[in-house]
Amino acid sequence: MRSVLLECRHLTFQRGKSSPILLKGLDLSFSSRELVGIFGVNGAGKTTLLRVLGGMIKPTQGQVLLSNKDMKECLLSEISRHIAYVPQMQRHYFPYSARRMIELGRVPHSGLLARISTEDEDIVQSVITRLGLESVSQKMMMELSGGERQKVIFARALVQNTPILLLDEPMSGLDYGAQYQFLNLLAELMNEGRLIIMTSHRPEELLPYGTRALILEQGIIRADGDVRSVLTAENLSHLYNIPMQHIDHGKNRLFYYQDFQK
Ligand SMILES: Nc1ncnc2c1ncn2[C@@H]1O[C@H](COP(=O)(O)OP(=O)(O)OP(=O)(O)O)[C@@H](O)[C@H]1O
Repeated sequence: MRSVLLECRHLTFQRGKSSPILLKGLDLSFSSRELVGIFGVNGAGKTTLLRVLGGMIKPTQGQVLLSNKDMKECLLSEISRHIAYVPQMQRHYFPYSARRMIELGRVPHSGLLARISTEDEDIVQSVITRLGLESVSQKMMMELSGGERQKVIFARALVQNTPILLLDEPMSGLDYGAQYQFLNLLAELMNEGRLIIMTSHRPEELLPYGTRALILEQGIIRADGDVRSVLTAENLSHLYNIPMQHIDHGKNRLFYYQDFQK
C-alpha cells in the first residue's frame, strides 16, 4: 500500500516583494513508491520547488507537510532523517575524501560529533559497492571528475537512508552507461518503497520507470499525471515552443525535433 509522504498546500514562493511569484498556490501530494519528474524551461522554478519541498527554503505562503506534519514544526534532524537532497552539480567542495563525504550522510542518524559506528561503516561500504565507487573512495573530492563527484553526492544521499529522495538534475554529468545504471538503481529504490522526485531536462530518462511527471510553467502545474500522458510531443512542443515529435519503442519514447533540416 502507498502512503502519502510529502504534500504541499497552497504553496506560494516569492523571493522578495518586487520579485516574480515563482510558485503560485501549488497543491501537490506525493506518496511512497513514486518516481516523479519535474519538467519546465530554464528558470521555471524547478529547483526552487524541490528546495521548498525539502525544507531548505520556507514558502512565502502555504504549507509543506512531511508525513502529515507541518514542516514548520519539524526539527532539522527530523527532516534530514526523512529527506535526502542532491543538488545540481557543484564545483567546490570541502577538502574531504570521497569516503568522508559519503560518511557525512550518516550524520542525521549518528550526530555531528559522534564517531562513525561499525553499523554506519557497513552502510557506507554497501553503498560504495552498490554504486561501484571503490576505486574513487580514497581520492579527494577535488580530484574527481564531475560525474564521479555527482555519484559520490548521490551516495551520500543514499547512506542517509531516507524514504524521500529529492534529486536536482541527477543525471546531467553521467556518461551513457552510468545513466543506464542510475535509472535502474532509481527503479530499485522506488520498488523498495521510496518516493523519488527529480528535476530533468530529458523526458526520455523518465519514460521507462517514471510513474508520474509534472510540468511547471509560469508558477503553476500545467500537467500532472502518468509519464506517458504528460511527456508527449504535443505537451513538450507547447512548453518549449518548438516543433517536436515522439516515437514509442517498448517502454521507451524517443523525442526529436520536427523539420530540423529546414
Ligand atoms: N539564490 C537566488 N537568488 C535570487 N534569484 C534566484 C536564486 N536562485 C534562483 N533564482 C531565480 O529564481 C528563478 C527560478 O530558479 P530555479 O533555479 O528554481 O529554476 P529551474 O527551473 O531549476 O532552472 P534550471 O532548469 O535552469 O535549473 C530563476 O529566475 C532564478 O534566476
